[in-house]
Amino acid sequence: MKTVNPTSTNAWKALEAHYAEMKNVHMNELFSADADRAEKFSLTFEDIFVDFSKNIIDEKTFQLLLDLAKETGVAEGIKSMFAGEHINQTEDRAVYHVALRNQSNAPMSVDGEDVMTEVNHVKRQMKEFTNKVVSGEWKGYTGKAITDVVNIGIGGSDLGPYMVTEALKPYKTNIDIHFVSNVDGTHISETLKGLNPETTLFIIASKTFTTQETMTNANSAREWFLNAAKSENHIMMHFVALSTNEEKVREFGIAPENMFRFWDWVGGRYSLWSAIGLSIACSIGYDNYEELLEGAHAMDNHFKSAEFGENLPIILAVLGVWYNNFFGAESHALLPYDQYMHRFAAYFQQGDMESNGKCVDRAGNPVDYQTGPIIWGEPGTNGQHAFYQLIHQGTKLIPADFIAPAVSQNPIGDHHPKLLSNFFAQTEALMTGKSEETVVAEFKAAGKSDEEIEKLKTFKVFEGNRPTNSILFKKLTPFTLGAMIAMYEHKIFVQGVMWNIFSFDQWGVELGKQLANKILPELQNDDKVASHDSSTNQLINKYKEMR
Ligand SMILES: O=P(O)(O)OC[C@H]1O[C@@H](O)[C@H](O)[C@@H](O)[C@@H]1O
Repeated sequence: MKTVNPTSTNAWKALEAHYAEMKNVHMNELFSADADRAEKFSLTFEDIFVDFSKNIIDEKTFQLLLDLAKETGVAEGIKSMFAGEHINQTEDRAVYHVALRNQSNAPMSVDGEDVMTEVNHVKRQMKEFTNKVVSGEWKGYTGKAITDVVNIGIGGSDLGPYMVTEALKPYKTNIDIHFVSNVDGTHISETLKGLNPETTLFIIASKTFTTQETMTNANSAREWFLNAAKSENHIMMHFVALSTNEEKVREFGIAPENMFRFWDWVGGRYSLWSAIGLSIACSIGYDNYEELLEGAHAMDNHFKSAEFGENLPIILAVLGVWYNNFFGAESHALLPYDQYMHRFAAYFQQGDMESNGKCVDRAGNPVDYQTGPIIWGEPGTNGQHAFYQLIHQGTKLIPADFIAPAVSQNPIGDHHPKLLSNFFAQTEALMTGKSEETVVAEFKAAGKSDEEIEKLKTFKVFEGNRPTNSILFKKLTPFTLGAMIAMYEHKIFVQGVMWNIFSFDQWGVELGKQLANKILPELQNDDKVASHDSSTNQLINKYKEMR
């Protein structure tokens, strides 16, 4: 992939000049000036409708942003990814999660070798296993069917499956699914309470099979199981592994036939499409898991082929760049108006921040512009009663994606119209705001005195002009969810290309791990430590005193 400093492009320079024109423009003016604006800045993909008209852009902005994507090599980047090139250069790996959901089965190769045979082999293995577990054919050591599956993993080996199984609960099979990620003993202890070793199956999900948290939890699960089952021969009925590391899986005592493989070209945070999705398949059934892949595949095809101006991931990406690099926005909120999507923002915190939280460009030089934003969010309407104050009236610009289904999976009473009325009202309020004149008129109508009005009016003014994307979809089906996840994945990729950074490594997580490995033995005795800085020494010694 070519290395282009985005700030050196013509489009960037033009955008800087254009920003000076746009920074004081109010979206209200843009809407008044163009009756077709909403339609012009909206797109439909399958059952997903995206309205991005409530952004501080005009046609020129949009064009310049797309030009920036072109000049920074987004088209070449997309080609390189789909061609299986080693675009994860610092780890010398391809980035090929798109092959995992290549439902068309057209050949896809890495290093000259078609990967589809292996991909399909593992998928068949997953299907067979899932069907056996769900149907009750897979038996535990006392001959009973499995009722509970516990996925033990962290980061990419947890967040995706957890988010998806929560989002797709209406499709749940008879299997109850649990997730253990934190090395805090509370997580596994609380999860195992109430589970029966005879009917519980553990999925140990770890790309490397060396991750401290996962291996610690896996060993505790093994101990808990053996405490009841007594014989190690029973492990094979209750433990399976999802990994790229066959040797470590064997060392742990999991039989090769109980291992579901994936490959180094699957990034951890892009791995729910691989064997890491086994917990999803057990939770929603294999056919629904395939539907999830179908949705992602459809989005891949759209991403590969749609013109930049009609390409959802590219549009979301360039809008993000506009606020991040020109307006100085530091964060981006994901606000699903769907309780089932309550882990969506948490999932994309890893997806986005681990991918684009980088300060060195692809040539190895420090960047002198902003890269990945802080991603955060909670489901609506809870967020409204918590942090929306700051979005409406704070000093920070927070672009936000509002995401909601038109059809609820739980259509009781008027809950859903109420939920969606909030979605529509919030995006409207964030854009239009409330002028001083309106505030004064409202006060007058309520009979307030001039003195009172003078005292209070500024507090009640809303500037508005807060940008939002509205993502409205028909229903939260596996297909639609798959498409939306892929849409955001590709958005992140496009932004990484535009910022000229490597989005598929994560060296920033290593230092803390290294130091923790050094500190752990120091915690295993009562000696005072003096080998760190004075604050760290003090904390460790305090801990030893307090424990
Ligand atoms: O699947 P593994 O190898 O246990 O790794 C889990 C996680 O480990 C973290 O250290 C990485 O930052 C994540 O990207 C990764 O998903």
